Amino acid sequence: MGEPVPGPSTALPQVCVCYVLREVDGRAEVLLGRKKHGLGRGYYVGLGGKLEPGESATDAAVREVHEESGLIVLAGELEPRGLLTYHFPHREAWSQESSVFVARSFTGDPAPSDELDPEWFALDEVPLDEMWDDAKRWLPGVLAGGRVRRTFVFGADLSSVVHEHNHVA
Ligand SMILES: CNc1ncnc2c1ncn2[C@@H]1O[C@H](COP(=O)(O)OP(=O)(O)OP(=O)(O)O)[C@@H](O)[C@H]1O
Repeated sequence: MGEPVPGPSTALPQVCVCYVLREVDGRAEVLLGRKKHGLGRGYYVGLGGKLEPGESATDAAVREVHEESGLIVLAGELEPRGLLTYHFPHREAWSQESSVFVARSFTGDPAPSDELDPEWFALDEVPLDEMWDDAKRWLPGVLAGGRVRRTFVFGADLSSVVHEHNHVA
């Protein structure tokens, strides 16, 4: 039996993720944390979450970075890096679309929150094997300065990518 195919142009719930970067001794690091609750619990993730009604992805990223780490980033300084579509045909409630941002400037020191305990990782030490399965396929490129527009379809195990496709810009 084939994988169920996602329906046409469904309006998916919108979420955001923001990779905060810093430089230490000329070496770039990214702020990640192991998610404590909810979707993706146990995986390392960037800071982010659901958009509130009427909220832009940029404003949501600013808010989520603050809620999850205490850091302050400015909307005008966030770099939009693309959009990821996640389909879970076996658990439609998990399907969502994530706007991706990078922040290279911030104020404050990261502090633990209810959502995660933030930790800095050198870009060549990002724990890709402890992240959602899609991350290894696009995150290194985004952290190296790239953009992404890709769809990932997850299988019946709700954790493995079974299809992916790029979108024409
Ligand atoms: C399926 N493959 C995936 N790969 C990489 N990252 C994924 C992801 N699926 C979701 N994400 C991230 O997870 C956050 C939303 O999580 P989500 O739990 O819905 O949001 P939020 O934390 O606001 O909600 P709760 O407070 O837990 O209800 C958001 O940053 C989003 O980019």
